[in-house]
Amino acid sequence: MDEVSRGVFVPFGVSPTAPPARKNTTAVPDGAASASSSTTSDRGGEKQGAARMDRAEDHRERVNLDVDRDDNDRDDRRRRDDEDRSLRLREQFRSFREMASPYFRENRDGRRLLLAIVFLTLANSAVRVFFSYLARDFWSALQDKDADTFYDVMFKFLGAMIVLAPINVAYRYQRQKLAIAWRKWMTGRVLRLYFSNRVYYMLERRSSSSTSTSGVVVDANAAKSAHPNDETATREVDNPDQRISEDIRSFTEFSLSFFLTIITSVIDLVCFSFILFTIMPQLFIAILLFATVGTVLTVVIGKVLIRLNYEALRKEADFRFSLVRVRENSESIAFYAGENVEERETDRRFENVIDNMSLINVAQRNLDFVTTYYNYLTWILPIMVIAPQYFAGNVELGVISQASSAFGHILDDMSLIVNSFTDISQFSAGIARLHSFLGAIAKLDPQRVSTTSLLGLHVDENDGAILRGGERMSYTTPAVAIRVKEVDPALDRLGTISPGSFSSPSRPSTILSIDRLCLATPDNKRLLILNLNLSLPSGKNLLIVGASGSGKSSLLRAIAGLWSTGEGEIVRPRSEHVYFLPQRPYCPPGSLRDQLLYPSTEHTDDHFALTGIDGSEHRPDGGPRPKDERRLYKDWTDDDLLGVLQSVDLPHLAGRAGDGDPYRGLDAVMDWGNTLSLGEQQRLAFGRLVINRPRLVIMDESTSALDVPAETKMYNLLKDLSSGGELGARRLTYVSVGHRPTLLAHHDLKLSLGGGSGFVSEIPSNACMVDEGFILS
Ligand SMILES: Nc1ncnc2c1ncn2[C@@H]1O[C@H](COP(=O)(O)OP(=O)(O)OP(=O)(O)O)[C@@H](O)[C@H]1O
Repeated sequence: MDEVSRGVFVPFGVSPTAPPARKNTTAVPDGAASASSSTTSDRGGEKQGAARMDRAEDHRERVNLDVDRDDNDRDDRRRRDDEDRSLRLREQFRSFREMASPYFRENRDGRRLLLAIVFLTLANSAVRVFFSYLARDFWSALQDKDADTFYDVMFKFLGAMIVLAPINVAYRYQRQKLAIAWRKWMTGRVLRLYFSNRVYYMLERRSSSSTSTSGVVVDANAAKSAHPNDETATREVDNPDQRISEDIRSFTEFSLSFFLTIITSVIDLVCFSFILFTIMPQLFIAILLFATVGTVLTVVIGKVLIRLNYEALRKEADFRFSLVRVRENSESIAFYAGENVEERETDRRFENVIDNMSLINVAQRNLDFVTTYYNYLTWILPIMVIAPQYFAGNVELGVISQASSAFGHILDDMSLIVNSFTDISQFSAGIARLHSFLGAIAKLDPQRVSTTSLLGLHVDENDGAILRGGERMSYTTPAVAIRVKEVDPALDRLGTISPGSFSSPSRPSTILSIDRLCLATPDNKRLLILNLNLSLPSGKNLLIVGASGSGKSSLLRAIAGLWSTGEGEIVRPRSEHVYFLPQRPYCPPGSLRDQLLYPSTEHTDDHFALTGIDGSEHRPDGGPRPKDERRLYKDWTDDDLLGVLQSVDLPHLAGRAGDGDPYRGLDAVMDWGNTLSLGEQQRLAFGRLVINRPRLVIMDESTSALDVPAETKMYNLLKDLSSGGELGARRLTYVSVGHRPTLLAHHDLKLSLGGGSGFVSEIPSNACMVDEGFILS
């Protein structure tokens, strides 16, 4: 049996020490193999260590400090029921098939590679059988002191080794190549599904609104019928980052390894059973009984490891996440002097890890008793059975060697479960985690219906839209939900929407319309807005006011399409023409230039093309990537970008970042979110507006950290864009949420929210705001 394919690879990372595998049976002469047999657990241990190290990857922020223990217990019980189902063997097999088959169904290169590997596996097995005969002749020649036969056998050994080496190397190389290609495809596909239709956002939203430590816990029973946006549509999906980065890798590598192990085992079993049966049928029957008893005992004693390994993955990730969260919120925690709370919470999670590790250790110890006795017995059992025949002179020494080696092979094949139980238990846990993650993604995606396979995706060649059965998918929104209609940006250079969209030439063009909107919180517990109607003409800027908690930001979320619980229709330009500015701008990793350009890109689609396994270029998910609509209207030179910084009152930022050289500063990479003050970040966000040139800007207290002159400057900049002036070739309309009286002067209309209702009024040019109303000054 190939050393890599049996017991060495440790799937799904967290693992106790693997049980001693019987021996390393890489295709070498059998006599030599028995002399140099070694356990694989050491190398398994190394891999486990490496896998644990690998887990020091970053995790995204989730703010969920308070843990309600009662709710957690209830959620835990519910989750366990779910897991029980998903850990059952038949379920496991179905899950495995659903996740493994799409790659080979969709990818011809993958199928070819797999075939080549199966062929090489057969060749490997043939060589092994040949060696078993050579080994027999070798030992018999030694016993008979037959030098001619001895040298003849040695000569054949040398010849066979010349053939064997390339087969072995090619086998390993091709197998790894397939593992890489499969991982690449599967990760690309999952990323595509994860980022489609804001699935990543909905997963996180459930995460932060649930009481789970780092995941989503809701009713799985409701999942089948519920709409994706329904709060009860998913079950636990903790640590999606770990599932994408590690679980997929483990899944593809171990699946391949295990599949080849099974093939090799079956071939071995047939060949060596034949050999052993011809030498001594009693020995063959003894081995059958021995392996059956060993397997049953192992499964009974070790099955608890599957659940514990599942828990280990989750608890390790939770622990690591708590540390990442402290790192990301270090300043806030330091200001609050909240170290004790954080330490307690981190400790609690670490205790969970340790408790689970102790349970695994106990379960592993029990399993080790069985596997260790089992493996010791296999050393003497064949010799004991055959020795009387040898001493009676009925068989030669070479036959003992061959019988013993055949016994070893068969036992290895039949003891697959005994020897790989720890690996298999981790693999099973990983399958359950990955499957539930993909299931949640599918359920949360409004463009996917329940019958769509987990990884199934058909993409329009032209624009990258997701298709099903050749048909363009429409949103499967339920009867009652807020509809966001995105109007095709057939916009002229002055920002009007062309006839036939949602304005007519005779009426002033409308940039945003809201029709009979009723908006509730996602948990459907509070109605925030009732029956709101609004038609915002292009070029008229709107200020939304209202008491704290009245639903101002929620209305913006509904306009963005993030919240859809409620009724009514919102019509707005397509996403690439709308720009949302939150209070705390997001600073992506990268250079100052990246901060300014975000989320547009200077790259063409080719940037995303990756070299395929055959050297050809294709998209990471195997299909064409959707056209990135957010292209820059022109290439921004360094001087242009520095001019933008100047216009948003950040003239020295680039120079500072580049140690005096502003051009170098544009490419300086820093942790911008933690380096710039909030006011600087807000001004930088206005710079992005200049570059991205949206038609509609929606701002949620996005000047809250600026003083009044700076705020005025930013709004003057918007007005310049709004009039299609010097800075903007295309007209822009903006909507702001804010509390400051000074904001009135920068807007034409005011929407007042409160008590569930909202009404629009015109703002007189000489008005100032008092208690979110306004008076004439
Ligand atoms: N994910 C959520 N699930 C349930 N309720 C939520 C959620 N997010 C916000 N809310 C609630 O919805 C209400 C409206 O929130 P929103 O953020 O829109 O208020 P706001 O008017 O913008 O307030 P402020 O002026 O303080 O920013 C609040 O009572 C808030 O607690």
